[in-house]
Amino acid sequence: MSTAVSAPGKVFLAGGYLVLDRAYTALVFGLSARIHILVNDIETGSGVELSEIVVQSPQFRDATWNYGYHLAEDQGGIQVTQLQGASTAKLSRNPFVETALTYALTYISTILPSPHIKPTSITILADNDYYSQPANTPKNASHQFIDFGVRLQDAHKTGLGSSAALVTSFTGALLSHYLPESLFSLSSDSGRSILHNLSQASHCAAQGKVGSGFDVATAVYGTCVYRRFSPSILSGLGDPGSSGFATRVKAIVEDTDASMKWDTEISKRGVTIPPGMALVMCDVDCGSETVGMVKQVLTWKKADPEGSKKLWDDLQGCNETLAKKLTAGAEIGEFRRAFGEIRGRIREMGDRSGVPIEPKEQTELLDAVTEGVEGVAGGVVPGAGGYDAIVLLVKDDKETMSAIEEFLVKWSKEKGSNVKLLGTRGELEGARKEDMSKYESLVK
Ligand SMILES: Nc1ncnc2c1ncn2[C@@H]1O[C@H](COP(=O)(O)OP(=O)(O)OP(=O)(O)O)[C@@H](O)[C@H]1O
Ligand SMILES: C[C@@](O)(CCOP(=O)(O)O)CC(=O)O
Repeated sequence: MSTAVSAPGKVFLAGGYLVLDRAYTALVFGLSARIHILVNDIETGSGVELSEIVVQSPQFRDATWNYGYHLAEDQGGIQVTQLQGASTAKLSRNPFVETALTYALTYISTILPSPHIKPTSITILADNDYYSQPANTPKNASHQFIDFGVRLQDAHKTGLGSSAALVTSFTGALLSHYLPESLFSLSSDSGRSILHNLSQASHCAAQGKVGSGFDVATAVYGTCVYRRFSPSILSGLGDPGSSGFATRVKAIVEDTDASMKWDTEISKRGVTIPPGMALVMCDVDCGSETVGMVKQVLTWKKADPEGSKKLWDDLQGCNETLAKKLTAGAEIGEFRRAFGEIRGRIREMGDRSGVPIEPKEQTELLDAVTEGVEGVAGGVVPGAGGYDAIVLLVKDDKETMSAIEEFLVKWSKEKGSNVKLLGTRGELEGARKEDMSKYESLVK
């Protein structure tokens, strides 16, 4: 038996920082760049009992992780131990895979008796756009999953939220593989809610902090207006293996604890990509320290509660205006104005907090591409901002795309920078089951 599930990466169009506070919402978009997970049963000879799950990420070197698993006593859930496997290389850990595996098997074990957790082999395939491609990649390499030829930790990420897409698709694939469709289906509301709650729990555990969760929500639901959950929901889970861990995971995932109800709000109808338009991203290939930026913005917010509230309320209003224009449709000029209003306030937040959210270089680039290319309806520096990327709303036609590419080549030459249009596009759909046959030529 085999199962394939994919989940999208994200681009955070509006509401960065504000989303940390439940008083505000964010406009988050799913991307065509997905992470795909394939799960295959491992056939064992009769009488052979194997409790092993092998995970590999074949686009990278030294990227096979072998795990043994067993049921811990006292409702402690499934505990996972990394094994040496066939390779003699030093064990490299993958905390996101290990945690997602532990949490998903723990939840599954509360539904299926553990002897039914059969050994499997799991393959991770990431769309090429998650990483800056090696310089020697032929321009016309149309292969969806290229071999990056380096170890994961040496690959240069483009910031599309690989860990959230990975944890979500991995969790969705395990649930779909091990549970009967009557108990878990990715296409039902209850299935998506189970996937969301479980993936948020394991992603936070792997990250070692409870973030806003916008990236996992986007991986599950795709493009939406997002209001975060109260962090306290995930604060009492405890460690895998600890007494009662499985019972607590089940209650969180199925949302049965009346004193700890999930309060995430997802509105799929509140935002969209207008017909005839596309959301595209440019990789600026520089990199910013997001964690430090978030800390500093929050320090400013605390030091100036009144001023920051006024600015955030204004910004929320501008973000809502943009969402309305996206759903109702608008002229290019109206979009340009809406983006302009947002960007002005973002720069003000940057000035007041001393954080380069929309740095001077990005202001110049965004202004120049909006003024210089007719089909560009505006753009922003996504998420936490900084130097990594920009996102643009553009007319979805060949002339506009070629004009943007030409513009970026000229810009990069003039500025001595390296700004490139990524192949990925905004997309509406979230996690989904895939047809296994489309990977057949790729998996041995
Ligand atoms: N293709 C992959 N194969 C295996 N593990 C992966 C893969 N992609 C991501 N991961 C896991 O996710 C981790 C990267 O997560 P991290 O949070 O640092 O980045 P990210 O989610 O891509 O960040 P950003 O939000 O900036 O895009 C890797 O160290 C690895 O554990
Ligand atoms: C600044 C923040 O609101 C968004 C960070 O977005 P990104 O990881 O830069 O896409 C922080 C968060 O929500 O985790």
